[in-house]
Amino acid sequence: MSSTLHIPASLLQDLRPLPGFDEQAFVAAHAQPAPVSVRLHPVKGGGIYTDLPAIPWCDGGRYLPERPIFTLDPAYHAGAYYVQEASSIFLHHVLRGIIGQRKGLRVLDLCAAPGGKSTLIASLLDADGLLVSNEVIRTRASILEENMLRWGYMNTWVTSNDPRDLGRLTGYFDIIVVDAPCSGSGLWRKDAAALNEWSEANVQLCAARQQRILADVWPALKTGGTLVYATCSYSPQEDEDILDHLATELHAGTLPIPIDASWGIEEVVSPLQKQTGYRFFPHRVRGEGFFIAAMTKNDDAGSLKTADKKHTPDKKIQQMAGHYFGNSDVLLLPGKDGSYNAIRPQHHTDLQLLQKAVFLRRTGIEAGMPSAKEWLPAHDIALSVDTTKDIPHIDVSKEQALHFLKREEMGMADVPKGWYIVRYNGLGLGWVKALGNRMNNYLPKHWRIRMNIDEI
Ligand SMILES: C[S@@+](CC[C@H](N)C(=O)[O-])C[C@H]1O[C@@H](n2cnc3c(N)ncnc32)[C@H](O)[C@@H]1O
Repeated sequence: MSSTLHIPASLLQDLRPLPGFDEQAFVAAHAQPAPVSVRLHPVKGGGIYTDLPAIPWCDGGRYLPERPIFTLDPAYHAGAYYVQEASSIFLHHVLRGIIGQRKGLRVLDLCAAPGGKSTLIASLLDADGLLVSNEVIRTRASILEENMLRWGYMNTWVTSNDPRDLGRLTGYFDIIVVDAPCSGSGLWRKDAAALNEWSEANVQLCAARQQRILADVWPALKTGGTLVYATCSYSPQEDEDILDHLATELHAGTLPIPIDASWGIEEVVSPLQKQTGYRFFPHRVRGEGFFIAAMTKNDDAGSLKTADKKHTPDKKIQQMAGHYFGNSDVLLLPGKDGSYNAIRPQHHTDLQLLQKAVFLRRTGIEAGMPSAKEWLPAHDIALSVDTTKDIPHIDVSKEQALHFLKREEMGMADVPKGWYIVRYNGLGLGWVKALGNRMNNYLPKHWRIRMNIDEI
């Protein structure tokens, strides 16, 4: 149970005029713990948390009665769900409306780490679509990369660039999501320490940075394309005022998002340009503070010219690793340190175009590399949803799965020699190589769980 948080008076003053704001209820909500919620993976998440209450704006969203130790759940490590705050999962509802049946969209998640929104977006795109998940801070980009690997889609790539670099991709993206760095007041129930860092001056700094980020990336959005802007701040300076700025400076116009009155989400209008946004207050919704709006680009964006230099696939490599993908539509391209990455052939032009403008950290699924005797499969293959189900595997119990995840002996005898994916409840966790008398564990060292598992 959280103790009451002392909400700064100047923030309360800013919030008083807003529709749906009830000071007493808002303060009281801050004495309650934040609800725990997850979003299920549409392919891997079947059968998990089925009996739990759904989050009304996302069919795969679930409220949990309390916070379990996720580290001790092998399904979590397999990417069966993403632990995500319920209000922010509203992006699913927003994008489902915008994407509809459209195929082959190019989507940018500009401020993507640790990957909550990116894993959500990945679940909504078809195989022709492409998601570029960007995170400017390198250390955070590696966490993003790990989470995207775990989610397992070939058409989600990771970049680590300043928004200005992505802005060079003139008129390339159909949708850009900016989940902006903000003053973070909406998350105080989850992170009380952040309250001590809050100040009016920081709100102003954040607002200026948000305007800069949006202006920098704006050229990359197509004419008629959609910008989705979100923050976890309550401050109107970072929310409604930014919509005014987008309408005034960049001539964008908001798209209405249909909402159900029972959800408790507040539709708000910006003071100057009357642009529509959606606010989440913790006394009205079962979730944290959040703000979101979708805006259309009306100006002429121009577009990039792309000359596709045809790539002749390396037949030997395609033969050695193509079978992991059922030999279906996949292009294996040289990556880092002798390894190969699998991408969809239809994304080869995108690769050439992106390579010119940004630093690509991850393109598709890492497939592994050839050695003198055999193909050494990469960890990604075990977690991907784009690989074939026919890869040799070993099904393990929860206890064995946890030993595997600790890189310990699983206590399995008589496994014929060869490479196997270790599976828990049908979900891949990583690779082992059986050598007759022992097994080598190929879980990457930094994925190893360090927690004591003796008490499970
Ligand atoms: C609210 S968080 C993103 C959360 C993420 N979208 C998710 O759902 O998991 C904002 C992100 O913006 C990044 N960021 C910070 N400064 C930035 C800047 N100047 N330009 C772009 N991104 C920035 C932060 O490192 C952080 O990862």
